[in-house]
Amino acid sequence: MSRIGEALDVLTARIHARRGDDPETSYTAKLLSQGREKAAKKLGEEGVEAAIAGAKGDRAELIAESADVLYHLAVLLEANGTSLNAVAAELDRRAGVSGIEEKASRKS
Ligand SMILES: N=c1c2ncn([C@@H]3O[C@H](COP(=O)(O)OP(=O)(O)OP(=O)(O)O)[C@@H](O)[C@H]3O)c2ncn1[C@@H]1O[C@H](COP(=O)(O)O)[C@@H](O)[C@H]1O
Repeated sequence: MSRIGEALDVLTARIHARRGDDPETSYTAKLLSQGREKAAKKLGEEGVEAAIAGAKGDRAELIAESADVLYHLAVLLEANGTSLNAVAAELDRRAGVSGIEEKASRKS
């Protein structure tokens, strides 16, 4: 498996395992206990921070903020009863079509 695949696999399993754990000892358990709106808000905030870092050209900050985005995205997916595995399947599907075809399929 690729380096990113392995990292996201470990992250996904860890987040899923934290569901129902003590919110005092696990940030993930705390976030999941607060519901999907809170997880969505955090993802939005981290996304903006990553965008600002990228726009500034601050590579180190962009990498750190990107890790936060992926983590909070994985938590939001878990809060919605799904995971990055479903996103991987969608990316695999899109790999078989061009960007132009993908855009056209969304309009129809
Ligand atoms: N990748 C992450 C990760 N990235 C960011 N964060 C946390 O996300 C939080 C974001 O920081 P903020 O200052 O925005 O949030 P905050 O003010 O603490 O919290 P809010 O009150 O806003 O909710 C920080 O507390 C970070 O520690 C993460 N927490 C956990 N993980 C992964 O999840 C695993 C399980 O973590 P726990 O659930 O804490 O055991 C860890 O081993 C990591 O692999």
